[in-house]
Amino acid sequence: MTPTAYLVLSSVTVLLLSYIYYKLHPTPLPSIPYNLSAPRRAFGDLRAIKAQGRLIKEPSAAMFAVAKNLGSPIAQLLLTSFSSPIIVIDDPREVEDVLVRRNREFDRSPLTTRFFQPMLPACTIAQLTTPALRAQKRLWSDVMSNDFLKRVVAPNIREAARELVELWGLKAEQAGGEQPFEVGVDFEDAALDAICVAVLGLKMGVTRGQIDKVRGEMTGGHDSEAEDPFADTRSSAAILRKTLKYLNDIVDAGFTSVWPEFAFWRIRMSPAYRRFKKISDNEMQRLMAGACERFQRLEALDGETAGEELDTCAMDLVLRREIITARKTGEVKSDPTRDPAMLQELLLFLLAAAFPGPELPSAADIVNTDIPYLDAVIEETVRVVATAGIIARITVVDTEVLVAVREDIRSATSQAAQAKRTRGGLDGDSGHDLHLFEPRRWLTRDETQGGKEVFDAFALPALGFGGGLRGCFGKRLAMQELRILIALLVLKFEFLPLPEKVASMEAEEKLFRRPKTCHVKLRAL
Ligand code: HEM
Repeated sequence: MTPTAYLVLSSVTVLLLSYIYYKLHPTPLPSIPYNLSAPRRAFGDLRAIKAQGRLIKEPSAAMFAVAKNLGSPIAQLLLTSFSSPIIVIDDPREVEDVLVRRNREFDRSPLTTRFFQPMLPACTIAQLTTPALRAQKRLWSDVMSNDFLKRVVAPNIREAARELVELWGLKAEQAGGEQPFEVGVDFEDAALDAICVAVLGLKMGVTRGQIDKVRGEMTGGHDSEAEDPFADTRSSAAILRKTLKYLNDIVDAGFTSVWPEFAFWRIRMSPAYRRFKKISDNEMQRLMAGACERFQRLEALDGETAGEELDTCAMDLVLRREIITARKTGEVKSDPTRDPAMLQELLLFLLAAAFPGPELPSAADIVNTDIPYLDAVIEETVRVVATAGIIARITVVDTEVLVAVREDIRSATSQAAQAKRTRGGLDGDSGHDLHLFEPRRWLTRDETQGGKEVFDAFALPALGFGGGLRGCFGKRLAMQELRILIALLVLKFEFLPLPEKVASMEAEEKLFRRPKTCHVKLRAL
């Protein structure tokens, strides 16, 4: 290389590196508060957010900490000049307004879609809103209809909950009512059992397997050689669990790495992931094939009758709709498990008012009986646990969000929504001590019904399931599942105070925020 060529190459390299270094310093947007020292650092707030996220195991809390440190309900997170600006809004009223009433201005954000793209690029949550996405949502819409949820899904959830009661009964007996035991996995198993029957018509038998195991341990007679009727479906369950593990790893990499795309790429390229992806794809195909076969058998039985009556799982509905469409178109401090007054009030309401008699209530009893306090417990649970640490949106047009202390400065839609909250919303009684678990904030007296206590779904902005066009698709199902599980568990067990070391409400965040520890100490009733 000639000296001149060497000089030119060195100069270009230095210029390029200087340009990249310069662009690693973020440029703030005007008029939105930010950490004043961030623009002076390469990667701005990024490294501090990632480090804090790793430390507290709650990456989204680390993002909100920037706003909290500034004492502002809105703040910009400054990363680099290569990345789009990120603005955090810590104001439930405006967040609700953006999610529910401003769907034309905002869409699902790549901040969260990218977590699902490596594993599930074609699923709803991984996509921006397009005509194809709308059609995909329409295809699945019947699955969340009230009729289907009550007629088909509720009995399946109730059966899964009944098995969970059986399992906990055995575990409580094993623990002699003295020792707390871990139940986080039991909830997952029960949910898996319920959802698999409801969606695929497939009995997984995961909780049944645990019951057999505990019973075997208690009698010393567990026969590992005995034929396991659920062996096949349990391997499906294992694959589903491993899929969730990979999704969690991807989210973890996205939250903790300063260059998430590279971290995702490394996971995608690893031989272990590629091997597993093949297994998981094959398994999904196998399950879908089974569901289609079932549906065809039902169709054959159907004859001249209305097909919907025969639908016994979500796939039947989806497949039926597909056919019809084709034909037509060619910071939580309190701990509810330590509050005896609350637990006993719930128990009393359930026992005395709703489900008299010694038998467990049927699914229909549970979903059809009006129990305002149970509704309030469920709503408050969803609010306090905040399963999703952040709800992310991207702007699709130039717009403004008016986060303000003065009412008249807020957007017209936000003001109108507040005017409808006759009890003052966040500024009224329901908005006190929001760090506490207090179901009564969702209850009010209805004077038109002689002062009867009723559930007020609009007491506060409810953001646990996001909202609007891109809000949670499974909300109704999840609420029904919570209702049935809470009702049966509270009816069958007394929840005793937990020892200090396992009585924590701390959470860690991966795909979902989940408790760091999930123990119960029970006495069977
Ligand atoms: C307690 C249980 C659940 C909670 C707290 C929850 C919460 C959420 C949240 C916060 C979102 C993002 C919403 C947004 O961006 O506005 C979401 C999206 C979604 N959820 Fe759930 N969810 C739950 C259960 C379920 C279940 C059982 C299903 C399916 C049967 C489901 C299916 C979905 C889907 C498909 C989306 C994406 C919707 C879209 O992108 O348009 N969820 N969920």
